[in-house]
Amino acid sequence: MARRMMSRLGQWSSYVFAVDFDMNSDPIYFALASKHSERPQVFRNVLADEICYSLHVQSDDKIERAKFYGGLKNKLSKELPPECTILEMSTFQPNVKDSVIKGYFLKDASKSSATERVLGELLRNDPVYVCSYLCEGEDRQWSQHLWSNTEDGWGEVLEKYCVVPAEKPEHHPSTLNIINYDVFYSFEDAYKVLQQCVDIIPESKAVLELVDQRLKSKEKTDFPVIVIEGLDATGKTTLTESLTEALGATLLKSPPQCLSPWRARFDTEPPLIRRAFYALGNYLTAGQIGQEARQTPVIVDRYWHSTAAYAIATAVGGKLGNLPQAGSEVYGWPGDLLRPSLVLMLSLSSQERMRRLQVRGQDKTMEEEELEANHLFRQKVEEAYQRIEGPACVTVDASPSPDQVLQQVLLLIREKCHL
Ligand SMILES: Nc1ncnc2c1ncn2[C@@H]1O[C@H](COP(=O)(O)OP(=O)(O)OP(=O)(O)O)[C@@H](O)[C@H]1O
Ligand SMILES: Nc1ccn([C@@H]2O[C@H](COP(=O)(O)O)[C@@H](O)[C@H]2O)c(=O)n1
Repeated sequence: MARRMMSRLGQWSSYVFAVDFDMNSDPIYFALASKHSERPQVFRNVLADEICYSLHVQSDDKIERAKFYGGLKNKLSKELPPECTILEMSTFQPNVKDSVIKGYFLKDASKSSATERVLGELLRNDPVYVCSYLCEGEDRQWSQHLWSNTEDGWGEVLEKYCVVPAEKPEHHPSTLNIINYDVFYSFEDAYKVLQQCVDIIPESKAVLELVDQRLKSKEKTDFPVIVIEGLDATGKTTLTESLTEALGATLLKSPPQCLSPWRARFDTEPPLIRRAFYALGNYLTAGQIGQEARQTPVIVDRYWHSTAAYAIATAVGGKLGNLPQAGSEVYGWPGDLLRPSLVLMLSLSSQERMRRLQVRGQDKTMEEEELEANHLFRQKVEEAYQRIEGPACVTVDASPSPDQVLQQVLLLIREKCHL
């Protein structure tokens, strides 16, 4: 967003700010105005005497914005005093797609000059907008000051606005920028992201070369294609292996083996780039499926449902209820991606899943708090899985023994795919 826009209330007034003070509650929504409203003070139960700031990335380039935003959190966590709380913040036009500008809101109880020093350095060197928030006057109302950046860091206050309460929008702000930021609905859209990364992530070139050589798949396959989905440790590997043997099928995975050398690298990237990598992985796997399904049934360990469900669940902040409603376009299948014959999602209680993870020797050291946060995340992944369409997934109870799960799944395959 251009600086001009930020400094003119006429245009800026259509934007709402959302700060996530508590993951389990709605964000606090506020807007900017030329005078204070009669309504109760915006930050009434969440701020006391703290000094507050907000930061927004100032760039029209999507990749630059994503890279800088991801790195900014680490930089702030490392450099700010520990008494400074970093909260996620979005600035957006209510219910307008692609209107979100992500930022951070800082609640600074440190009473030290360290915060101003860090922010001054950011203002001097980096593409950020910095605002400070003050609670003033007898009626203790909040104002926002937008700072200019000069070579010395903090320049002057460009604009001063009154902070006024705003209505809760119909759609949670984190749902507005999912398309083409977190989930890609065509090969071309995902490909473009990696193309734009070639200079900053040299590994992108190798991935694009592989993708350029991918096999093209027909819309219809000769043999059935069965995808097995589910959270980690629900038994996908165990089931896909036994199914492959029982059906004389071919086993494939998404992302495919040929992307393994670069997966860890792309896992460190911000969602925009990481998700584009996984999206391209599905097109590579689709090419392999098309080839193999000429001769045998094909079993696939994770595919589009995993890519979309994890991306949506990660992008959507807070409660389960913040997910886009069932039937939303974000749950649609990409028009150019091979559709499987059947998608089965293995479902397990979180206790049994944790037990299996522990038997496997992972996740033993999770803190209570992290577990709770992960619980919410897992609920969102499962719900997103169930809302994805074209084909929708069929839920399978994965709690019985491996052989019972296999028999149950074989019955379903015979019924739905006539195998
Ligand atoms: N039906 C089952 N009953 C009990 N234990 C099972 C069952 N299926 C798999 N397991 C065990 O649970 C653990 C996780 O299984 P598996 O590796 O197949 O899951 P996964 O979904 O492929 O996991 P990930 O996605 O993390 O790779 C393994 O130790 C496996 O032996
Ligand atoms: N088709 C896929 C497959 C995986 N992902 C992402 O990978 C993570 C889970 O993979 P595991 O190998 O650890 O089971 C998860 O974070 C997914 O986001 C994907 O996006 N698409």
